[in-house]
Order: sequence, then structure tokens, then C-alpha cells
Amino acid sequence: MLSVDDVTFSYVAGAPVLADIDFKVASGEVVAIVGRNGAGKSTLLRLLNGLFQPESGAIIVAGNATSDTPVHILARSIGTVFQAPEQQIFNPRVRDEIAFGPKQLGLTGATLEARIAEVLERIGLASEADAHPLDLDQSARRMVAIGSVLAMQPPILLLDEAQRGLDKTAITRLSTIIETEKARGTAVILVCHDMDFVARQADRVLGLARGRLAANLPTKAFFTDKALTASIGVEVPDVLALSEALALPPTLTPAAFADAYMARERT
Ligand SMILES: Nc1ncnc2c1ncn2[C@@H]1O[C@H](COP(=O)(O)OP(=O)(O)OP(=O)(O)O)[C@@H](O)[C@H]1O
Repeated sequence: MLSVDDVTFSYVAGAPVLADIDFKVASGEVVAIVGRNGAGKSTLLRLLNGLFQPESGAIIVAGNATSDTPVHILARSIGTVFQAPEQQIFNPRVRDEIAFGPKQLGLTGATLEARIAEVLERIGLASEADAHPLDLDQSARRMVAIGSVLAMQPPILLLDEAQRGLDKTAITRLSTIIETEKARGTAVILVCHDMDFVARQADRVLGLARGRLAANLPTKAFFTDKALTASIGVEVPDVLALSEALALPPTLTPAAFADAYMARERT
């Protein structure tokens, strides 16, 4: 679904901030991009959605090279929820913000209404369809912005710190959205500093360090390699630290932790 082939990028000639980046993301995979501040995560995200072009190498998004596909066409294949996306809302009603993308795709009538209704339900704002987005709280505004991208049904979804600042209910809703997208075959890419969220949601972790891809591993293999997580500069998820402190098998989710704990209690 997404292929990044030996990509290098520089803001200043001769000083690459990303070098030799090579990975693929398949349909139905949830992949997290992690790394210290300045490691190159946001730059990579802007290469994936075509806002920046590689200095060398190639990026293929759902069959289209970003180098020869206009950004607005790429956006049909790769939907991006930028950081603080609630600041980019520009329609006066929640339903209009959700409808904007599908209308650009040519949806009308009952098909359009069904798409809007489905998204409003998923983001938990069916009863706020006629509200002004700026009258909603921050979590709800963020959900409107996420909904406006979901409404396009892109086969690849990029979420840049979408969980940051959400209340608990909205985080649970976002988790459900990611799980549903995965089940539908969407490739989901999370740029994320919250390792508990990464542990719960991601199938695989890409670790960036000083502009290089220092890890490309299944989530459990990544987080249980202490030397690797330390060199990339990310925390160990709380639930994994707890399972290790209690000498349980490593677990990444509260449910898996509870199962491991109960299994030991029964023996
Ligand atoms: N517009 C720019 N011009 C020059 N250098 C830049 C520009 N934007 C970012 N950089 C540099 O590129 C490198 C990668 O930055 P980037 O924002 O991609 O990192 P990041 O991993 O997303 O960081 P954060 O977690 O803080 O968002 C950093 O050294 C940064 O200072």
C-alpha cells in the first residue's frame, strides 16, 4: 500500500535530516513512527503525503509515485490528520466539515448523507451535526477534524499525534476508529510520542534516530529490546514495565496484562 525506497531529504543542501529510509506498510497494518524530538518524524510524514519531495529515492502511495502526483490527488489515497487539526476547521457546521471531502470526491444525495451519518456516528457527534465546530470542546473539535479525513475513506491514514490532548472518551473512540480502519484494510500510520498508545494500537514500530531508520520491528519485539528503545530515546510503556516488574511475560495492553496476571494466579 505504501512503499518508501531509500529516501533521503535535506532542508539545507549537504545536511540530510533523513537518510536511506526504506520501509513498506501493508493494507490493514497499523505502524507507529517514533523517535526523539527532531528525529525527523514530521518531515517523514510530509514526504509520505507529498508535501515534500525526496532528494533521492522514491515514495509510492497506493500505486502512485509522490514525485509525479499532485498533492490534492494523493490526498484521496493518503488522508492526513495533522497536529492540532482542530485549528484547520473552516466550515460553520460539523456536518459541513464532514461533507466537504466527500463532496470533492463527487458524492451527492443519499450516498453523501449516508457517508456523513456514518462518520458522525463513529466520531460520537451525531447529536451535534448542526453545531458550530468552534462551540465544541477541544476533544470534540479534534474528532470533527479526524472525521473530515475519515469521510474521504482513504486507503492510507496518517495520524500525527492525533491522541494528544484528547479526553479519555475521545481516546477510546480514536482507538475504536483505528481498529475499525485496520479491519477495513486501511494502512494506518501513527506519529506518536505516547508509548502506551503505541503499545496498544500498533502492529509494528519504525524507530527514527538522527534521521535514520534505527528500528523496524513488531511492537513487542521493539519494546522488549531495552538497548534499542534507549538508543531511540523512547519510554517503555507502563503496562510492559508493570508486567516486567511482576515477572510476568511481557504484555502490551491492559487486557493482555490482566490475562497474564490471572493465569499466574490460577497456577
Ligand atoms: N523548515 C525547516 N528548516 C530547516 N530545518 C528543519 C525544518 N523543519 C525541521 N527541521 C529540522 O529537521 C530535523 C527533523 O525535524 P522534524 O520536525 O521532522 O522532527 P520530529 O521528529 O518531527 O520532531 P518533533 O517530535 O519535535 O515534532 C530537525 O533537526 C529539525 O530542526
